[in-house]
Amino acid sequence: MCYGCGQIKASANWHVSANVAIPELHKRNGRICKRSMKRLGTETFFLFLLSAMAQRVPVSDVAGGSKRMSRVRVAVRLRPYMVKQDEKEEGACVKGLGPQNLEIINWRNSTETLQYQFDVFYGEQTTQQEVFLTSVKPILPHLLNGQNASVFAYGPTGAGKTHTMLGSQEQPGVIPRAVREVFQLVRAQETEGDDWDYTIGMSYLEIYNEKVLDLLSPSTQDLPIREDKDRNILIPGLTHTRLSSFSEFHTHFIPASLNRTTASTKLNHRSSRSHAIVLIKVVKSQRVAPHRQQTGKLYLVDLAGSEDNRRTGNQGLRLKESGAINLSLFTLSKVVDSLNAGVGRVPYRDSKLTRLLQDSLGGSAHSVMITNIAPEYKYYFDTFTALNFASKSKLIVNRPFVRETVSSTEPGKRTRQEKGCEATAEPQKKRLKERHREEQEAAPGLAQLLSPADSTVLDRLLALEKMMMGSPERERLNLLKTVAQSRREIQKLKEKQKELEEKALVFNAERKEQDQSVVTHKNGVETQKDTGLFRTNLPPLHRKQSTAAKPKKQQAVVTPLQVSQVQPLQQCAVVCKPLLCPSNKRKQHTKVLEDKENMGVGLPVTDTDWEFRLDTSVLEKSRTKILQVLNSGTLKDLKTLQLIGDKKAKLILGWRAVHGQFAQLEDLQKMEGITAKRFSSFIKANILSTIVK
Ligand SMILES: Nc1ncnc2c1ncn2[C@@H]1O[C@H](COP(=O)(O)OP(=O)(O)OP(=O)(O)O)[C@@H](O)[C@H]1O
Repeated sequence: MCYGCGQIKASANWHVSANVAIPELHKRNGRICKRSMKRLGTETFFLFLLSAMAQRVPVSDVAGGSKRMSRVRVAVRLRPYMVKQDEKEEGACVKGLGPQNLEIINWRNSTETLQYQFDVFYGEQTTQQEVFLTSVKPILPHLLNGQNASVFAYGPTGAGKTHTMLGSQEQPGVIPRAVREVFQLVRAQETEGDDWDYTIGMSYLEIYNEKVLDLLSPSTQDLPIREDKDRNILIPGLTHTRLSSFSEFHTHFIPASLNRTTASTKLNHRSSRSHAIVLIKVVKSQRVAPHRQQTGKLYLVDLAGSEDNRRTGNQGLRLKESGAINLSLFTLSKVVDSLNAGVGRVPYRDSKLTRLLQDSLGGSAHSVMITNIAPEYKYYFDTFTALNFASKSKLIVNRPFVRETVSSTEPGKRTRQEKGCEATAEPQKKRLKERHREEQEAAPGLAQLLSPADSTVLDRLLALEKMMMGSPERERLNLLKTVAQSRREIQKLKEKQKELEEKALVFNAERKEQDQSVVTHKNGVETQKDTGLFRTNLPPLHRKQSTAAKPKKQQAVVTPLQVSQVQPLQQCAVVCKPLLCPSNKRKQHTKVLEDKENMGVGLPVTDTDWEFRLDTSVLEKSRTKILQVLNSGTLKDLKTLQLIGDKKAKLILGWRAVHGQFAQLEDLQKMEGITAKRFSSFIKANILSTIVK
């Protein structure tokens, strides 16, 4: 029976998770039963979706079914474990399970793992040769048939993208191997003696701070990106060098690679600060009429790594670069979401990177994505994000087609495509601008979606998960609004609490002064030490009885109590303390007053002090009441608790569904995102508020 809606299991249209904490859920039209969300609570539901994402078996390669479709092939490569990257000696958090599978610790519950399946998984021992032979070589022959192909390395900074794509002299990576293979394929065709001529050329560019820069003819000029009427992406002004041999490629490629912007960060001493794209163009021209011409392009892309600036230690220019890198990678993620959701408008134009990769994702290229990951724990969240991105990318289907023109010109003369697209781009300018504007309006910026640097890990993950799940834009915005609303509420409550504490402080100080003046007026022999402190701790009734002050003076003392009635902390301190243990409490109170005076305003000496000033029975009663709400409250009830907004309330419901009731209030700290500090604020705010009630 479906856990969400109670429907009886009938067909295969079900999701059964391997995760024991996740019940069976019913699926309708490929979507998971909506009621599950309500029943499971947000946390478990997310867990469920992640496990669904992680364990989804890839659909059979559509390329086999239809010649016109080719699914993006996704490989994951795990870099060898590096001791120097693991200062805390925590070991690895990722483990390979087989040629296609791997698992990673579940951040929500360290006793569980999340398992993923990809087209191929390359373990730490995999050689450059193996990666090339199994993932890249098979797509290269398409280039000679006028089709496009692309290989791109994705992953967090320091995970091995440049190693995979560029490699080193001893271990050359995908780029040199692929170019050599293209030359070999062409040579093989030429020796077969077909009636085609082949030319091979290269361009090399980097996208640095959202600028397209030519690496073969370095300059600071930002090159424009254009699209012709056949949706070919072109970059007018970009150097295109004709190559006659592989060694010629080398002579251009090596010095140009040194032009690429790299810098040292905390996570990688030679970190790529830009996305680098090598473009190899194979033009195949028929020698005889009708002089057909086919053009195949190979994009070899080494993406810059996603960066968490709290760990990279980036500042100044590095921070700006990082912002541009993260923004373009975020747009890449949005593009993948849109493609998976099948929405008409895909935001390719939101970044230069996606604009250039337009053909590789949802376009006409045969694409391979190599996701590089690092095993060390400090990369955990980056790895988790990269795996989810890879997981959703494997659902993208491209539609390769042959780019062929029948040229009226003799072979060897340049076609319009080879010359660039200035002529064709102009009429489309207006349309493109409009589309660009529409897309920008529809899509929220990174700043809106990703929490700022001070956001909690939980917020960040929830936001990421939401993005990973390819949710529609509106749903995503709603979540963000809810999160923003909860933050505002928490902020307001904090301010209110602070304000009340300030008032109480002023009140105490005033009353102390007044007490002194009352006593002095009544009995000039009594010292300040004997009377002031003790009297300050007495409830108004005691004071009235014991001092028998004149009505005028009494009024002066009693009036501020109107303040203390709305200030439970101070009211309780006044009522309970002298009755419990006068001498100790007196010392404590002196300290509180001194500290408050020193600080001017604010909290008591420590955040736990307030508890000692309450009567134990009152404290216990309040705690029981809060525990009751936590264990049996509905979403609405939970939201009546202080510092619990919609999101936290849902997390609590999720927790209850998985783990049962909270044995004690302290168990709240077992939930993700509830730190000891947050817990103590929660307890304080709620106990005080139950006392007021
Ligand atoms: N498969 C591997 N085998 C051996 N060493 C590797 C492997 N992958 C990566 N490395 C090493 O790890 C370090 C970081 O790798 P690399 O510079 O390729 O990361 P990156 O993902 O390109 O980082 P960034 O995004 O910051 O440029 C390098 O010293 C590299 O030699």
